[in-house]
Amino acid sequence: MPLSNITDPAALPPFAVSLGDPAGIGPEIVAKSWVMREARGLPPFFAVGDAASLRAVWLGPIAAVSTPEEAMQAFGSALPCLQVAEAGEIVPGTPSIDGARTALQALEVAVGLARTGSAAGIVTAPVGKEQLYGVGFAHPGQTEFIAERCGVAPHNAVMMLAGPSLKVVPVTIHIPLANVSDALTIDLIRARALTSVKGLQRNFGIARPRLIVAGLNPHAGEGGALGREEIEIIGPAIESLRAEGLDIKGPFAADGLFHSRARETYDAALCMYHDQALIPLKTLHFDDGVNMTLGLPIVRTSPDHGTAFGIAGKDSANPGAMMAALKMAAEAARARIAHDN
Ligand SMILES: NC(=O)C1=CN([C@@H]2O[C@H](COP(=O)(O)OP(=O)(O)OC[C@H]3O[C@@H](n4cnc5c(N)ncnc54)[C@H](O)[C@@H]3O)[C@@H](O)[C@H]2O)C=CC1
Ligand SMILES: NCC(=O)COP(=O)(O)O
Repeated sequence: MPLSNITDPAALPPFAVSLGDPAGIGPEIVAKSWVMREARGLPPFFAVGDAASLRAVWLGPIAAVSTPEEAMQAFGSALPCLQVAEAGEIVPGTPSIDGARTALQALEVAVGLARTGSAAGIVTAPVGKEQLYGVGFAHPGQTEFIAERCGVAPHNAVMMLAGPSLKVVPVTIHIPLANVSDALTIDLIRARALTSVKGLQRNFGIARPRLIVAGLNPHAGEGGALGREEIEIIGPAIESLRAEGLDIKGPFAADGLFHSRARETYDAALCMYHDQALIPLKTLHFDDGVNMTLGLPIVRTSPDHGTAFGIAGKDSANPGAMMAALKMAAEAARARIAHDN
């Protein structure tokens, strides 16, 4: 049943968790999350990927399942795993082409299950982007791939990074810093802001979200002396959105937006480029930060970190962000039911 037809949160199916790169820390943090499922109140979930990547790093019980219904039954006693293409020899910390193909297939299957409503949503473990590009992946990241599979235009799929004390939205995402200025347009900022507002309402139950917008340049351009993007692009975008009734302020100097008193004044900060958004978020919430895609018909979250190939297979990966991603996915699914009914 599609999620939009579910009115009782207790009727939600399990979440599909794509395992990401088999040689990264994805399998380990998913297995550790399963171990912590009761202590942390995690929703039922099942892994989608190569079960061998779990076995390579974990001795716990794994149940091979072929449907989310089977996964729901198995979840209490074993980590359910829906097998996709085998990744060949798995050496934690050493990514391979076969592993990248498996990661991509796992993502594809997980998205399909969420789109049909068989899964309550997807939680994606990290992929190695360089490795994915090597197998012909033509999207900058998982966000854009999932958006395409859901029939959503890339500018309407919004990457939001969220932790308990901060939510940030990078307006431009995976592009070279040198291209940021050219990529910033009034239309793009407007699209990100409008989707952010709807996403905060629908996934977080915030009735009237307060947005704040960072400038691109030092001191937000210093009246044009340090750059004109604030005057010609960011400012006009904010003015037009405010005229439509949004609670949105800026552009402000980015360096003053993230201290604790400033964070109390907004629900989400729109940032002009990837690191402007992710540095404060990861500084505050590396171990419980979540990447959520807004603007999709399905719930999608992910831990805020990457594959951490350097520590894969060493049993030192912290599952905190993965557990936060699972919890946030469940809260978002419940919030959507409340919002839509
Ligand atoms: N959502 C996704 O699929 C993401 C994928 N990536 C990919 O991950 C790969 C590596 O990226 P990096 O920039 O090195 O970032 P990274 O997050 O993988 O690693 C950065 C540092 O944090 C540590 N770390 C990361 N997660 C940890 C955890 N759960 N517990 C303990 N330590 C942890 C790593 O060991 C490393 O020292 C790249 O291929 C990148 O494309 C990066 C970010 C997100
Ligand atoms: N730095 C965030 C990131 O890389 C997440 O990208 P995505 O693969 O979730 O689109």
